[in-house]
Amino acid sequence: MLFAKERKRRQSALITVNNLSKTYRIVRPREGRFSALKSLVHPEYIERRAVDGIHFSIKDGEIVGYIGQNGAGKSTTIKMLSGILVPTSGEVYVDGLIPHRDRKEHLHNIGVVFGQKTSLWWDVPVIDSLHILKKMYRVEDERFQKNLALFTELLDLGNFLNQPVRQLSLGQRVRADLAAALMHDPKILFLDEPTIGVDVVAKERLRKFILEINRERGVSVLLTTHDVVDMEKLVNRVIVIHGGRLIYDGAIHGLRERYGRQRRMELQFENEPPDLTLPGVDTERMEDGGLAVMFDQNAYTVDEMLSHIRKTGSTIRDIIIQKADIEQIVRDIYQEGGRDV
Ligand SMILES: Nc1ncnc2c1ncn2[C@@H]1O[C@H](COP(=O)(O)OP(=O)(O)OP(=O)(O)O)[C@@H](O)[C@H]1O
Repeated sequence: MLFAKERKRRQSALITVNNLSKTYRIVRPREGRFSALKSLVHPEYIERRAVDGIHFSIKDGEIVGYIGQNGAGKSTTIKMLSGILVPTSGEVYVDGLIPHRDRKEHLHNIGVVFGQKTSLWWDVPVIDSLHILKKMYRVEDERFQKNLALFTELLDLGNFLNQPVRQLSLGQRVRADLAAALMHDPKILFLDEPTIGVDVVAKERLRKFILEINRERGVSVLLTTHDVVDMEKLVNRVIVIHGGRLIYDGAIHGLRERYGRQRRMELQFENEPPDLTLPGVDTERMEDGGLAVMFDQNAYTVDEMLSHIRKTGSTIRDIIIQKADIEQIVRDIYQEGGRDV
């Protein structure tokens, strides 16, 4: 009875993360002569908190972007969610299971792709790797053939199914990895930088595939990426992590509202563009002779900015006002480490 209740609590969302932390113990680097030898003989340890008390939950069928700059703690989180790493403290449940403890059952629920590292056998033709996985996951023949046909078509694997992984281009390798990760029909896909280093055409194919798998099969996706186009095209919701702490969890458009306060106004003048010196305002002469004015919308309204410009005696001929795009916003968050959170 208690167990059923507990299981229900854990399954209230597909993924539940409560106050999750991971601290690595690393050897303290030393300086000076024979430092490497000293560290080897008498290692001194320091602790590095890679993930620091994060909370979030993910519902069935969601595609969520998990973003943060290098070293923010994204891969460490994914590794805890996939059961590769044991958390230092806190709770993590994926479909009611504790990933590192219920590993066997959990592995049937998830597919994992690390963009920078293949999980396929290096010297073995792709198709043989897929057959090995079929055996490991006990995928029935019919299911396997159906999936193979579908993934071969959607990911265009036909040309290189018989080639060993070491001979594949990066884009081909990631496509093969995606097929491998989905062969056993997992409910959840963890993608760690799946499009990194992949050319534009291959990226587009990967994105289409991820969307299709989500829509047609209801696979939930947690995706880490530095690619702004991935974010705009794939996810509605983003979780931002900085220094191991969660600094934003919400809709992409909310990210724009909270952080995207920067406005860029591009102006053309009848006469010479004015010299504008206002606190917190940047200006830039454009190649076409116009003036770009950048300001925080909380500091100046567009109206106020225009009246400042008119006071200089210049006559405005044309004007374009731009909002910050996601790329700018992410850059700002990374630079400032988040605010108001
Ligand atoms: N095995 C490890 N041992 C010690 N420290 C580690 C280990 N793995 C990661 N770290 C440290 O933990 C912090 C978080 O690393 P993590 O790889 O999770 O970041 P990330 O957000 O995935 O970064 P990236 O975008 O560069 O992949 C970093 O300071 C990193 O140096």
